Amino acid sequence: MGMTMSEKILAKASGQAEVRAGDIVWAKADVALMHDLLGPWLVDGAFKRLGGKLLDKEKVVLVSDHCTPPATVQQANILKFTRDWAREQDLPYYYEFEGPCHQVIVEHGHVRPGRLIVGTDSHTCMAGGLGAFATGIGSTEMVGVLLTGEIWLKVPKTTKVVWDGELPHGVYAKDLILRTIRDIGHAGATYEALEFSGSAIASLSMDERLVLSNMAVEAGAKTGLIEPDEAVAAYLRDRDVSEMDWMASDSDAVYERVLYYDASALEPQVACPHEVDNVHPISAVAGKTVDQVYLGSCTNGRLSDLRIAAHILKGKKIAKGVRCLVVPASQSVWMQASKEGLLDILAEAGCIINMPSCGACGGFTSGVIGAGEVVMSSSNRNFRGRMGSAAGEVYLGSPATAAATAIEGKIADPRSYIEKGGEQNGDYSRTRMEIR
Ligand SMILES: CC(C)[C@H](C(=O)O)[C@@H](O)C(=O)O
Ligand code: SF4
Repeated sequence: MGMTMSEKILAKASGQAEVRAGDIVWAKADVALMHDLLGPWLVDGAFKRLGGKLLDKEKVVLVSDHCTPPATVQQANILKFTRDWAREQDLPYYYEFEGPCHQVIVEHGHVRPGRLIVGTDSHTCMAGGLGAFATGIGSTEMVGVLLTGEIWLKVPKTTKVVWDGELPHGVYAKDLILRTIRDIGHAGATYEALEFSGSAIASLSMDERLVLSNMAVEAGAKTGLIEPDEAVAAYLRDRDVSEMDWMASDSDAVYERVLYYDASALEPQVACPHEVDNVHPISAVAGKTVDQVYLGSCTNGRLSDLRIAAHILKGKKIAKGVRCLVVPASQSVWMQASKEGLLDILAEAGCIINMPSCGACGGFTSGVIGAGEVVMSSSNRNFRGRMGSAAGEVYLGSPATAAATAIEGKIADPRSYIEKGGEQNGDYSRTRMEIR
């Protein structure tokens, strides 16, 4: 009987030839990720009481992203504490003001196929887009990982999600994952691994694969993985990483269930307040007036997202009365977007470009919403109060849907905008997209 990717990675991490779903294992983490809000600030007390000695600082990655730039004195204090801790522990990998931690660790080559990555943030699962087993853990659990390098985990069952066929024009990974979560439900995959496969998945760019794994936790999943391929190897080679442990599920691996979808039949999807599984096709929600559009986050603030938005907004103006916040997912995304002229296009359309941060996404710093305000967001969560007031409403959609919504001031179907844009090769949705 074969093993799934998750089983193989956890077998390796726990030094065993074979593990099965349901087994409890003690596994060695390859990366221990923390951020400012749920990192040293919370961890330090217990860490020091238990000896305060990092087992292996090379495995610790610390990112200040949630309190950046600080909007309150308390956030500034957390940020200072985090920076001081990085210095005190002599951490080789401390990043601040670079963007949300999940994007930063991918860009800096910490995420590799076959690795076990644990982090004090629920979207740590994003790293599974490169074939790692990555999962969010509590800050208390992190104390154990820092001191011993190990963590106990129950090997999850796996639900395989197969998307075959070609995504239609104007339909993206975000639409695909929202549709999947609608079916599975926001707690329907609790403590499972989601394994995404099929021809539609294989044709996705790295930027888009990360959207799927990022949102696995929105179905309750422990992790979300995609089998690594040449696209992953090329992405890592660009970051001078050659060491990779390829793990793929065996053909006779045992799955809890397998869901099959036809990508070619998909239309843009929108998650309505206040749950990520409250998903409807764009046709059912188009026309809803919005106050703010948020294009950013570790889910959908990457280069391909900004390219799509710039393509749609080029030469146009956002609707009067709408704020459109654009937040590149990292400093390097910002720089590349700037080189390509994307930020100028977006600013000329009336967008406000914020620095890479979690600030607006989680209602932490700049970009919070007031009572009665409605947002179209490219991020991953629309819980009540997520972006500020509990009396506000957050809708989730793709970056293209966000950009079209900014133009109309109402939730809008992006497909007509992309067609009107004068496409050259019929494919603005994938890696080949060029906007200039
Ligand atoms: C702050 C933290 C609790 C949180 C998470 O763990 O996901 C945040 O990053 C989010 O996206 O809601
Ligand atoms: S989901 Fe938002 S708040 Fe959470 S890590 Fe990503 S960007 Fe930050």
